Amino acid sequence: MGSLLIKNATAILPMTGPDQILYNADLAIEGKEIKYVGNVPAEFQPDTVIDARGKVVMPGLVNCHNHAAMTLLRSYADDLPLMEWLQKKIWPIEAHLNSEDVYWGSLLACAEMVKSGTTLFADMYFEMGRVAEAAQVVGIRANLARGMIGFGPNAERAINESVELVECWHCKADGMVKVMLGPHAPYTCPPEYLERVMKLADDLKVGIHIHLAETKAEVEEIKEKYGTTPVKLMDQIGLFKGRQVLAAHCVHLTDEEMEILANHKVGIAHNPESNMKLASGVAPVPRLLELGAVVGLGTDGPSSNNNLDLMQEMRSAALLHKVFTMNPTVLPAYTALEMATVKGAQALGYDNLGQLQPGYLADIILIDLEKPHLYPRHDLIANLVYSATAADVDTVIVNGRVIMTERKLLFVDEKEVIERAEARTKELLARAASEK
Ligand SMILES: CSC[C@H]1O[C@@H](n2cnc3c(O)ncnc32)[C@H](O)[C@@H]1O
Ligand SMILES: [Zn+2]
Repeated sequence: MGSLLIKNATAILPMTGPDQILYNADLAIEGKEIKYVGNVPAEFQPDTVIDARGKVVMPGLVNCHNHAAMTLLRSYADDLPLMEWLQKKIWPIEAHLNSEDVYWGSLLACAEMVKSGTTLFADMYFEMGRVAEAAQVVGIRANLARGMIGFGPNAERAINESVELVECWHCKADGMVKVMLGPHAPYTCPPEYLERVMKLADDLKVGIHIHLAETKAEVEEIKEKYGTTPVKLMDQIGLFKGRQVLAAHCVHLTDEEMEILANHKVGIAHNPESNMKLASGVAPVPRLLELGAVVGLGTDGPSSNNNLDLMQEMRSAALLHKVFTMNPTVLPAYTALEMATVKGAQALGYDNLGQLQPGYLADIILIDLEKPHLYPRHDLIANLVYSATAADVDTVIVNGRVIMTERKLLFVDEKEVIERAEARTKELLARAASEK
């Protein structure tokens, strides 16, 4: 394992507190971990040196909820509510997806994510071994769950494939891939199925990734079927007890439910842009944060967002909650950055990621500040959240390895990925038309 010195950074933002910014500082990496932050002793002899003059060095961004291969379905179905979008458009075409489609769609997603500063993503989809391969090729860290629908012909298959995914990939690829179980949602997974999934998660010692309380329609359906709300139903069956749970959306919550999620330290993936686009609602994030809940940021899939850009998602989160509460002090810029880094890492169960500290995993991005829209610099944090864009991400390091430099992906041919993903999309549509 090599060593790397990032020197002369205009600023280092360790994400250990809003006032903790180091100016004209250095950072050293040895192997996959951060060794020094701020001052690096003269005896440290790096294999590689990166000059970060004019750049800010900060933790890589964490995308807490995605369906990466849905890049192939970007702009395929828009401007619909969730259930109509899923039932009439998405599920019918997903029935024709094959493993090659998922591989190239995921490669395209990984390229897009790295180019916008993401170093770790949580994904729930099908053919997840192929998603792991794509992540490994690009060099991005991944937290993967095989999506499980708990009724119909594929319910058993989803369980078997989840076990296989854990056996093949959990903590593999130099620790860069982790696996969770992925029961899709309370409205697609009845309690008896969820109880099997919980037992399996405990036997395999992995966490659970689920969609939860996304729409009013979901809450009404669950109330009608089970006489209680989705979060309370999950609490009653013991989902949150003694295991890592990542719950995507959590839009429609009562005060009591917010306390349940906060007290159990459930990782909440807030997806403001998907929630806006599908008109699902506005998650009560400011109140959840007041209660101490662990809230990270996600894009959701590229077919409901329609991009995988966490720089935009940070800005959207900060702006949405200000206008929704009619209070500009709500969700300040630093809080949005925390959700995209350290809180996101915690939501996925990492306690050594998302901050720049000695001993932490070296997932780091360099943002080029020498741009007209990033001057003047009254407030670096405000500039990063309100003014910076994906195109300002210059260098990306994951697990101590540089995977993008000067915006060039080092381990994948971007043009080939675009061409192959486009070809898979055309084939998918043709296959769907002929199999009708
Ligand atoms: C069973 S694999 C995952 C499954 O989830 C679908 N999906 C994509 N976005 C959403 C969303 O916002 N809510 C619920 N389900 C969603 C995806 O198309 C796959 O079928
Ligand atoms: Zn989703």
